[in-house]
Amino acid sequence: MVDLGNITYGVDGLIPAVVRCAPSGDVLMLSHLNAEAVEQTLASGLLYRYSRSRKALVAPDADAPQRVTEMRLSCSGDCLLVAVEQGGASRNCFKTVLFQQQDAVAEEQADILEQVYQVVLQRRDNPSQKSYVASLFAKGLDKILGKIGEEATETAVAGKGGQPDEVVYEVADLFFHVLVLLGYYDLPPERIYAELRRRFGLSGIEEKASRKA
Ligand SMILES: N=c1c2ncn([C@@H]3O[C@H](COP(=O)(O)OP(=O)(O)OP(=O)(O)O)[C@@H](O)[C@H]3O)c2ncn1[C@@H]1O[C@H](COP(=O)(O)O)[C@@H](O)[C@H]1O
Repeated sequence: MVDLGNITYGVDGLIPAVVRCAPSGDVLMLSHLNAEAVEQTLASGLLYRYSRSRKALVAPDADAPQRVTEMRLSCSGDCLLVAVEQGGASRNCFKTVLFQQQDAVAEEQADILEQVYQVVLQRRDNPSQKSYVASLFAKGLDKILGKIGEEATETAVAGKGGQPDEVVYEVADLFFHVLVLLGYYDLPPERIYAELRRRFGLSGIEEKASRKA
């Protein structure tokens, strides 16, 4: 779950933990754990935390322990993400929810890239005279790359222009042509999402420095 050696505790000896309900994904609370709480949690599979007001370790509630199904450490090592299931009588019934699960909304918004990508593949594999995408594939890779360069330049010009709507329009053009390039190489958007997730929390300056080492 978590490599203890990679945890960076704050000056107060604590690490913040975002606690989510495993079944629903809802964010339940922001907890803090000290080293003992982390160790007890990993050893027992039940969530131990540290109370900053009481300045003491808080053991799981015997009647309603929170069973940890997943515990992840941010790339920077200074934040935990903990997924829990409610045990005991009030199983899966939490009293407080900080944030309702927003993933469904996020997925719906992100999904348009996947949807356009699927149309791109369809046009690539079933070309028609009426299809702009098919016309790009017919002209070949250099044409697709040229459009990306063109749209990137237009995005930069829009960025300079001070008109947010123009930026949106040009970035949409750029994203679309990038999707055509991804289609050329059979690379679904998920491959890009995965790479961004891999980099998430990794400082760009640190990452660059590590390349030289
Ligand atoms: N999202 C887009 C999209 N965004 C921009 N464009 C087109 O990209 C082109 C870029 O604009 P330009 O002014 O640079 O075009 P242009 O000067 O005609 O281009 P070139 O002559 O330089 O190649 C325009 O023709 C836009 O209509 C798009 N074309 C298609 N899509 C999506 O792709 C799907 C399939 O499209 P078709 O293949 O045309 O059916 C559509 O349903 C949409 O979802």
